[in-house]
Amino acid sequence: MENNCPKEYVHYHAGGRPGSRPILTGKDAKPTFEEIPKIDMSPIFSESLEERKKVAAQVGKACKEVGFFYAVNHGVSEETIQGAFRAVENWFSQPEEVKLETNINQNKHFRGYEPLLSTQLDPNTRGDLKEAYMIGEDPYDPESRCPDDVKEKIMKKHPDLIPRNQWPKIPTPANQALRPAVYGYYKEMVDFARALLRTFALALDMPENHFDSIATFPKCNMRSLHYPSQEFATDVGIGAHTDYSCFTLVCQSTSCPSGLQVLNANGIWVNAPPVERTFVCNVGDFFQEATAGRFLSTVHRVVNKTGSERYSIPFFFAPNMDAEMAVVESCREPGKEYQPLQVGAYFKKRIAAARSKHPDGTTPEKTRAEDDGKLILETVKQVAAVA
Ligand SMILES: O=C(O)CCC(=O)C(=O)O
Ligand SMILES: [Fe+2]
Repeated sequence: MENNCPKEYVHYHAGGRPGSRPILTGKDAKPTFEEIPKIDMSPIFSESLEERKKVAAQVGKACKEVGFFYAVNHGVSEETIQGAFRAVENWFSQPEEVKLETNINQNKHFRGYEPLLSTQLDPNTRGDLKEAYMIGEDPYDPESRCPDDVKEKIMKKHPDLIPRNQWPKIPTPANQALRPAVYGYYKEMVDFARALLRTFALALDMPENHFDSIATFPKCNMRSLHYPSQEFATDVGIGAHTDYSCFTLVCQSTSCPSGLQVLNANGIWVNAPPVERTFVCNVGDFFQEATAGRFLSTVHRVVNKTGSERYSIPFFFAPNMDAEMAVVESCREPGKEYQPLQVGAYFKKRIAAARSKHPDGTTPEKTRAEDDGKLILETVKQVAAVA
């Protein structure tokens, strides 16, 4: 009798938990994607609702079938993007002790510098071969453009939840160039992401402004990343994972020919190389939950065996910290009950599960996290830094 058991599996972390997928080939292979679709986004800025709906239909199809697409003609200025990459590359080239002024472990909300190998998504590796610098929404930074009423509300109601960025203060030229360049890019990304949120609403057959009220001061994390070329066969830039935010927009520097890979249903890694003047957009776990699984949060990883240094800037978007988001009506099954998602509580739980080292300096043996009512125990260095 023929043995149909697949021999090989791909291992990953999805939704904060370890998982695996069999590699299916030949007659066992299922229909699945083999490339990442490219979508011309320029119609999202069109005056015509019909045009906006057409592009939303393409976005909806990609989110349902792949969970990833390239956003072409996104409208974010090339000059701003190149300025951000230049500043980030110069900043990473500084000595470690200069970068460690903003050590991520001294910040409650994990903003700042994360050294090489300090996270480990794949336990079979020596750690993720990348270093990172993270910023996000900070109502005290004027560049963050926090509306006055929101600022007053969050300062009164949630003072302990207010995230603060860590900007370098040592007056090196690279330190001084970082903030204006990175914030210039961040601001344009917030605007594009808000426009995209309206496209997602249309893609889900909801009114275009459906999500507007929960994105007045969205929770955004932007992580500048540097991946040296891998030295060992077992190295990985960032191990296989899903993102936990609503959606991610990744800008990849074209200086490195490849790196990002997306896992299809047959356990095959599909390349998502840099394509000039595009972002790679992917659905995160939060959006997958909010759409009751209609939109897919797809596993991906970064492998850099090119011999070149790789740089990328993922921008992770989520609704306001104090928002509550009901499961989108058009995605619900009749008669089934759905709990609304509390943005603040959701992220607190995911960040707690994902971080091995707490800002108070302790490194617990195990990190415990409540997930969907089940207590999961995860070995500390296993799950990491994915926003
Ligand atoms: O560097 C990239 O292209 C993607 C990084 C990524 O997947 C992440 O930071 O979650
Ligand atoms: Fe990711």
